[in-house]
Amino acid sequence: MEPEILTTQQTHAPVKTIVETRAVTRDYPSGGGIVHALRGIDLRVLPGEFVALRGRSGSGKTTLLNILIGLDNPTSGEVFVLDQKLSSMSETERARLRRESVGMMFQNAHLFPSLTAQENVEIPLRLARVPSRKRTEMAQQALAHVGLGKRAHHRGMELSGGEQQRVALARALVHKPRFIIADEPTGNLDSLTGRDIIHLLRSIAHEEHIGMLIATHDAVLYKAADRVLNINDGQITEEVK
Ligand SMILES: Nc1ncnc2c1ncn2[C@@H]1O[C@H](COP(=O)(O)OP(=O)(O)OP(=O)(O)O)[C@@H](O)[C@H]1O
Repeated sequence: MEPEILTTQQTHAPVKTIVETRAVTRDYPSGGGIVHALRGIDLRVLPGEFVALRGRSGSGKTTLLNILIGLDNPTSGEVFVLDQKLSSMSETERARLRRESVGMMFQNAHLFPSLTAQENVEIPLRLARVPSRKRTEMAQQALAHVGLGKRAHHRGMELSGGEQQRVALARALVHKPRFIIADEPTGNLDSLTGRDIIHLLRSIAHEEHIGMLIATHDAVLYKAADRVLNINDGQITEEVK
């Protein structure tokens, strides 16, 4: 049977926006008071846009990213992912949307060190019960896409930091997501390797019409981004480039 991941409308139907928020707030109760972590966020990422999110520690980045992928709920306001209103979806539907349409990257590649690059990339496909032959083919394609076709059988622990982050990118891309969210993907890399990853992310966003939102402190990434959003004390302003 064809796996669900390859057959849904959700994965392939054209969409107007990858992610959109309307007047999103998030309050946390804290020490008898309330922290207003997000204070009326309106943002939009379109297909193929490579957008940087810049903000100091405590500005609300993690809170926002979690809300955008439906791992947390806003206190008020609405979030739409691929034109679908998250608040109208069940937990199961949100989990499916994440599994099928969202790819994630972090500061650390989080590879299994004793598994090969290929095996690491196959993990999301295993979770989606993609049959073995198809899994191998999709993982090989994703690794080739990030320039690591020849490293497929190297174990995580045998790869450099930049190669590990490329494997993490291949793993984020392997199920052909529409939306990639990344939190400091170049934070642990030297500047040259970081630059490579940034240009790779950017060209993939543009070529494959994937919307990318990258939380970062990396000035090279601000330069490469189509747009830079500044988040400060739970509010967003767009930088004029
Ligand atoms: N579970 C929570 N309970 C109470 N306050 C919280 C909670 N999570 C976050 N906050 C507060 O909300 C604000 C935003 O936090 P958030 O983690 O989103 O910031 P950030 O920009 O991701 O910071 P960093 O870059 O350090 O990860 C901060 O003032 C933080 O202390």
